[in-house]
Amino acid sequence: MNSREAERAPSALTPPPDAIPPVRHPEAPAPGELLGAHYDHCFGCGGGQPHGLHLQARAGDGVSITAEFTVQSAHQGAPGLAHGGVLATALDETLGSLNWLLRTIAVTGRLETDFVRPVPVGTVLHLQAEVTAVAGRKIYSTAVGRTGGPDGPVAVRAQALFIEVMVDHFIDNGRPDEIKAAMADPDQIRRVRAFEVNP
Ligand SMILES: CCCCC/C=C\C/C=C\C/C=C\C/C=C\CCCC(=O)SCCNC(=O)CCNC(=O)[C@H](O)C(C)(C)COP(=O)(O)OP(=O)(O)OC[C@H]1O[C@@H](n2cnc3c(N)ncnc32)[C@H](O)[C@@H]1OP(=O)(O)O
Repeated sequence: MNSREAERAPSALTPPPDAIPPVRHPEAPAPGELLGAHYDHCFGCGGGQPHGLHLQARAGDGVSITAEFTVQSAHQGAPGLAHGGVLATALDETLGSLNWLLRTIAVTGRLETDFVRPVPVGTVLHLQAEVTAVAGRKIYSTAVGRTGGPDGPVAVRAQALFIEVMVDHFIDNGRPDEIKAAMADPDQIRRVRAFEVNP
C-alpha cells in the first residue's frame, strides 16, 4: 500500500466534516418511476447482456432508489448460491443508479460489502440505496439487499464512495469500438444527458 492509499484506507467511507446533505435534482425522475438501463450492454442493468443482472431500479423519495434483481443460475458461486461478486455488483449497480437523482455522472471509487446471509438461486433480492452526504466530487452512499420481500431479512449491505466525473472519463478510457457505437446511438446520448446537470 503506498502512502496515498494508506491515507484513504480506514476512513474513506466516512464523510468529512464539510460534507453536506445530498440534494435531489429538480428534474430527477419522480418517486416510483422506473429508471431503465443507463447502457444497454451494462452487466448490471442492460438488456443486451444475456447473463447480466437485468437489475431494475426505481426512483424513491429524496435521494434514494429501490431495485430488484433475481439471482439466476448463471450467477452461482457455490452450488445453488449466488456468487458474492455478483451480489456486490448488484449493490454497486443500485448505488450507481443514485446518479439519476443527483443528475451527476459518478463512478465507484470504493465499495465495502457485508455478506450477511447466503442468497440461493431464484431469490429476488430487494435492494434499497441512498446518498448520505456529498463533499465536492465525493458522493457517500449506503445500500442493503433483503430477501423474501422489501421488508425481509438483510442478506447484503454496502457502503460506497462514488466520485463525480465528466463524460470524457468514458470517452477517453473506453475501448474505441464501443465508444463509437455508443456515441452513434441517439438513445444512449439522451441517457447520458439525463445524468448531466449542464448538458
Ligand atoms: C457517450 C459515451 C459514454 C457512454 C457512457 C454511458 C453511460 C454513462 C452514464 C452514467 C454512468 C454512471 C453510472 C452508472 C451506474 C452504475 C454502474 C456502477 C458503477 C461502476 O461500477 S463504475 C466502474 C468502476 N469504477 C471505476 O472504474 C473507477 C476507476 N477509477 C478512476 O477512474 C479514478 O480513480 C477516479 C475517477 C475514481 C478518481 O480519479 P480522479 O483523478 O478523477 O480524482 P482523484 O484521484 O483526485 O480523487 C478525487 C477525490 O476522491 C478521492 N478518491 C478517489 N478514489 C478514491 C478511492 N478509491 N477511495 C477513497 N477515496 C478516493 C480522492 O482522495 C480525492 O479526495 P479529495 O478531493 O478529498 O482529495
